[in-house]
Amino acid sequence: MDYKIHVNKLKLYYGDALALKKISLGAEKNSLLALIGPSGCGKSTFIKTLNRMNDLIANVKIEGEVLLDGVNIYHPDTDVVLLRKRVGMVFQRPNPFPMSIYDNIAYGPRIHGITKKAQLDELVEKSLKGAALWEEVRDRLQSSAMGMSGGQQQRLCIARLLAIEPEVLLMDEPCSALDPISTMKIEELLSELKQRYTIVMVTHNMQQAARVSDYTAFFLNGDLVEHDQTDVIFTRPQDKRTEDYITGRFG
Ligand SMILES: Nc1ncnc2c1ncn2[C@@H]1O[C@H](COP(=O)(O)OP(=O)(O)OP(=O)(O)O)[C@@H](O)[C@H]1O
Repeated sequence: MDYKIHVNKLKLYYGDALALKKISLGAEKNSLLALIGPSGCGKSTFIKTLNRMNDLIANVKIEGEVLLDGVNIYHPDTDVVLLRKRVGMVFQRPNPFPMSIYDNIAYGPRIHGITKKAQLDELVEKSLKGAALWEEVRDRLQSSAMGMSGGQQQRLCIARLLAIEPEVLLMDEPCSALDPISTMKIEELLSELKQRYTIVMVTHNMQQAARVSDYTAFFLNGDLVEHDQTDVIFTRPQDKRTEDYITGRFG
């Protein structure tokens, strides 16, 4: 299989508590992998290991490997800033910067040294189109992002990520703060984006996992119970615990 990300025997401790128990899991290139499981099973912890967001937490110890294109991101020589450019993240709640729509998108490219207006204009348009937001905001690029709806703000955050030309998109419950229509728009967007990016997404919504993902991984108590094509997980899971979870018998 052509894995963009390959996690190999990954363990993560918060102090003495083992939160991820030797997880091995791959994310195929240009596909969407959904992470499901009950609250506290380690989904957020896992997704954050994929661009080393846990490095920011004291007392975290990590063993094992996370290979991005075959190279371990936990190698001491890793440039973490570059890693987070290649593997970007969208959070549960949209978190636009308190500045204009335009400046939200141009922020990352400017940091990475792009200053020419024509080049920035082009990137802003391309990113907003990529996040299916261009038509809604093209006439008010200089307005504050804080005046947008929650769903628009979340697509803005996705556009902001696309502007720095990542390879992998990590999404931690990107629709949990959104209404059903905004959720539908994000799901449509994800279906498009996964043609070009590798996406790993945490979701509590099993219908959502079934609708948009190609692969699903079921976590329980820090363990990976089962990982397979989404239709297999939802129609003929191999493990009784997966079946119990997806049929709502626990969790
Ligand atoms: N910063 C932290 N320090 C100590 N323990 C933590 C920390 N973050 C998470 N944990 C613990 O690690 C375990 C996994 O938590 P995590 O947030 O990854 O689960 P989750 O599956 O994403 O849950 P939810 O669906 O509720 O967001 C939990 O027992 C949690 O209490």
